[in-house]
Amino acid sequence: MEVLSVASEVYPLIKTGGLADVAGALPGSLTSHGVTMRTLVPGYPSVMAKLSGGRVVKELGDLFGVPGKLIAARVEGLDVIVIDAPALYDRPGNPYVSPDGWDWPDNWKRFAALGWVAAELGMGMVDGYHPQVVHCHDWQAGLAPAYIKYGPASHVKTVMTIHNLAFKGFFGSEIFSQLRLPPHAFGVGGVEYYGGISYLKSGMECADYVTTVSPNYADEIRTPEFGMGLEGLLNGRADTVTGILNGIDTDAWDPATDKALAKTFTANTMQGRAANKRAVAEKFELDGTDGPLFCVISRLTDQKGMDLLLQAVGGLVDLGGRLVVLGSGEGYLEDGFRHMTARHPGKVAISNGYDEALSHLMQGGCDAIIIPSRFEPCGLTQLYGLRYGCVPVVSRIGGLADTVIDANPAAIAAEVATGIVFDPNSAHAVYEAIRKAVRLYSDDKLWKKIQRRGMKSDVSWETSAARYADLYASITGLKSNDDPDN
Ligand SMILES: Nc1ncnc2c1ncn2[C@@H]1O[C@H](COP(=O)(O)OP(=O)(O)O[C@H]2O[C@H](CO)[C@@H](O)[C@H](O)[C@H]2O)[C@@H](O)[C@H]1O
Repeated sequence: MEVLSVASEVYPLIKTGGLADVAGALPGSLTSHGVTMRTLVPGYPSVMAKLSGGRVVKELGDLFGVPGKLIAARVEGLDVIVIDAPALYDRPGNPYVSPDGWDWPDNWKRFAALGWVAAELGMGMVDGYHPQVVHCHDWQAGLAPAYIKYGPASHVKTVMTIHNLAFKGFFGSEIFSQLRLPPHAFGVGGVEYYGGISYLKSGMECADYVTTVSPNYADEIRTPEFGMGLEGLLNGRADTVTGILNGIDTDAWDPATDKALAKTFTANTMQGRAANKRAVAEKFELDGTDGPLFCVISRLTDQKGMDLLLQAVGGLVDLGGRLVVLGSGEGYLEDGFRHMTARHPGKVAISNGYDEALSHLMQGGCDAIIIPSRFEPCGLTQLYGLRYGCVPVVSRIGGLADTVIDANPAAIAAEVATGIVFDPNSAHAVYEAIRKAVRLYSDDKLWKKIQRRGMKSDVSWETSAARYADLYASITGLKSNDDPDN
């Protein structure tokens, strides 16, 4: 079975968030299930820089008014097809915004091109390459199912995966005439959304199957509270919507071998964590290493509940805890954490920006990671936390609720607790969860048991890769190992 994965970011070529981790790990985990997955990704500067020895498989004379070509290559263990179109993708900044933080005004075109190329590849644009499934991730890939639905008859099937329903890829209707879609595609059953165009809704409407990244979030988004206006669509096709839990790349995230750690460790040699805790304290210029050290590794946004945490920081410090924050995002939240740093020097510190290696060190050295999200399709940092003995303190929401078992008396007695899960999601509940963590931490034996259990829990892709393989098999009517060309 050949599957084309379509993603605007894929680790380790380009990453701004969790989507890249998933797009990067899925192909490798599917191999043993008889699925060959190639990934289509735009040729941003960081992608082009890593590309060597690729071969041009198609010249694209007119890619929405600009020239481009498709380069197939094997890079960093991934089979990729890169859209080399400098006029669209050769820009500074991250994939979506300019260095000064504004969305690129032609994002509609940059990601229409991604969807269009994906659809054309699915429909046989390159000789000898005939994927049976085009698997689209998030709004940036959302037009591909529409191009396939409204294109020439074809057998290729489509899956749309929602990693974040909040980002809809919404543009004004004036772009429609340039999208290369027939007039009737601008309708409720197509790309139209509240008078404009939503690339995500388009994918959710036109794909053969819709998935999201945890079972709990798949249920939540069918309700008005979490559906963000798309619950009607999801309920209307409920028998073709499912939640498949994310896993993590257990090779890239392995505390026994991780080069970003000051000292590697396993569930049986957890004393090694102390050296990492010292390294984190040094890096963030904290006073000493006593007491529980909490961390945050996140976009600093309302989604992630960072405003709630800010209100609990004073309490965290009063309880004898310290907090290190790695992330950037909304200005008022960055300012808020900087203000807390000034107020509690040596006890609270923030590193603004993106630092993959530091995120590994923090997971390997901090005692707990706080994730007070308002909604969370799956969440990966709690999975990294489990794997690294950094106990997750999470809101009872989305995939966080699916992956962390709260240390309540029954779970402690049954020896199944792996973290702290709180609700409702309020500043007070965040504070209470921190208080509970501090209390549990003071019982060294119990805390270590919780850490060790987390480290031993299965956060790999194994189970979920099998579910994706089954899904591809069921929508195509093929078994994973079948290749209709042979
Ligand atoms: N400043 C920083 N420096 C270094 N690394 C940083 C960082 N800030 C964040 N990261 C990393 O970026 C990733 C974030 O992944 P998440 O799943 O937590 O959230 P995100 O909202 O991006 O993903 C969306 O897609 C994923 C994948 O499906 C879902 O799990 C999630 O719920 C959904 O919101 C993690 O690998 C984390 O370590």
